[in-house]
Amino acid sequence: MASITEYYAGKSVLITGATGFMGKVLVEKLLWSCPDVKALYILVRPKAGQSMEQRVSHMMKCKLFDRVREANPDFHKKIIPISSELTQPGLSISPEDVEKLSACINIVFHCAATIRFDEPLKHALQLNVIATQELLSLAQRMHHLEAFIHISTAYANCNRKHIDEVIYPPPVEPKKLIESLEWMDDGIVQDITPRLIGDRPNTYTYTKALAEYVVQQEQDKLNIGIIRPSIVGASWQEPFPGWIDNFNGPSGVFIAAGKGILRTMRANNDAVADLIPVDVVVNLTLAVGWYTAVHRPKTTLVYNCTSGGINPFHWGEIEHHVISSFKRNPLEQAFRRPNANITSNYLINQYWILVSHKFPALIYDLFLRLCGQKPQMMRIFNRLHKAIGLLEYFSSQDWEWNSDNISMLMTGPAGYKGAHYSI
Ligand SMILES: CCCCCCCCCCCCCCCCCC(=O)SCCNC(=O)CCNC(=O)[C@H](O)C(C)(C)COP(=O)(O)OP(=O)(O)OC[C@H]1O[C@@H](n2cnc3c(N)ncnc32)[C@H](O)[C@@H]1OP(=O)(O)O
Ligand SMILES: NC(=O)C1=CN([C@@H]2O[C@H](COP(=O)(O)OP(=O)(O)OC[C@H]3O[C@@H](n4cnc5c(N)ncnc54)[C@H](OP(=O)(O)O)[C@@H]3O)[C@@H](O)[C@H]2O)C=CC1
Repeated sequence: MASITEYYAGKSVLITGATGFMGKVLVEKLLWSCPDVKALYILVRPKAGQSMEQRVSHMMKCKLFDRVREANPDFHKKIIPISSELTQPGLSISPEDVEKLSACINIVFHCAATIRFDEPLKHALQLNVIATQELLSLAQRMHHLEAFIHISTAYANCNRKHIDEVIYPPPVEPKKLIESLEWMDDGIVQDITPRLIGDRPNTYTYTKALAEYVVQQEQDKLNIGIIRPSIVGASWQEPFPGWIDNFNGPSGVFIAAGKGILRTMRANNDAVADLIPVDVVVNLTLAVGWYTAVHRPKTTLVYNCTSGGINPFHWGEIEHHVISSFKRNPLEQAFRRPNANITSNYLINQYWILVSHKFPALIYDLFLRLCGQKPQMMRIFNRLHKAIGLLEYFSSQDWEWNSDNISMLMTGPAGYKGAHYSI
């Protein structure tokens, strides 16, 4: 049986979301560990005044690609950008590109999504569900497709306490929801969103749950694997320890604490902080691609890519490590000396927000005004409070994820022993 590296040799891979946090690490790891991969087709849109080509060339200059660049200065030749705006009909891929992709792609990794917790429902639905449907239709036109790997989230079913590696019935039939929202204006959709999402905390988890169902519907036609990472953080080992390029999830909170801005946050000290390094998720993704293509499981397998069941770490411990490491390695231009506490008590948290956030911000802004400068601290705190308000749901409770399929992959007859792809 082909090893993972052998499997990818000569294959053409399609990746969505390759310019994102996880997508970039996936591209790098494929190029590094599977140097004989034939080509990586990446769907990219122009953004922020940069053309698709400019964005890709900028991305390849990133430090993340240093080891690949050193091993093969021509590595960029394997990356083939395809212009695509996923929210447009047909993913706005040109007919020539559709033909090209249909003729050559062997494996699809679908990473693109909106991960914003406050995304309006229509947009979250458009990107996370409708674009996924469109990509599945495109995949069905691919003559040599061996596997379609969808990246979901461990929190797609966060309205449950125990989460198995199965696709749960969707909160609503996606097709019906898409049809109903089509004629509603944004104001009406905003009004009914809380009713629709029900016991889920945001449109992100809601639409990711719908997307899983949409993907599963195609299991008779495609060879599918679904990966559900928990809270994806900085790299553990590869391409070097600690790589991260965003403030999503807890990383923004850590930086705010390191800068001495964040002093208090509501979280449960004893709840498991289910963090998972991005390189572990990417290793699993490549292993699942290989397993799905080579073993062709009869039904869609779901992989809960979580750490809490194996190596639990708690928010209380995180607080200790974050603060002590910023004390040892202080950040430049900190507002105050780092010292943050987490509490599960709402009133205590409100008290400290007043005393340690709002009051110092007020004084500092007054000082700025007196110096003839624009006040800014209160604005920063308001944004921080909005962000942590959206995160508290996840730091205040525990979930239990079953991870039998991951164990099967690592130790079962598949013989995946993790060499070069530690998970
Ligand atoms: C020592 C104490 C230790 C305590 C530990 C406790 C930590 C608990 C954390 C729990 C995390 C749980 C995450 C759950 C993950 C689910 C995983 C996933 O599936 S999917 C992945 C999970 N998905 C996500 O994590 C998405 C979450 N993020 C969002 O939905 C949006 O960014 C937003 C609504 C928070 C702000 O929107 P909006 O106002 O339109 O503006 P922008 O977006 O443009 O950002 C504005 C400013 O805010 C900044 N900033 C951003 N994020 C954070 C942050 N986390 N924090 C702080 N700051 C943050 C940002 O840098 C920027 O600053 P600046 O550059 O202007 O100075
Ligand atoms: N980060 C995390 O903690 C977790 C993430 N996940 C899942 O992992 C996947 C990747 O997440 P992550 O890398 O963190 O997210 P990022 O936000 O970093 O990346 C999202 C990617 O999707 C692309 N994208 C977004 N909108 C469009 C669009 N309209 N057209 C074309 N491309 C678009 C982005 O492209 P562009 O650069 O052009 O914006 C980017 O490449 C997602 O499916 C997410 O749900 C799951 C669990 C946790």
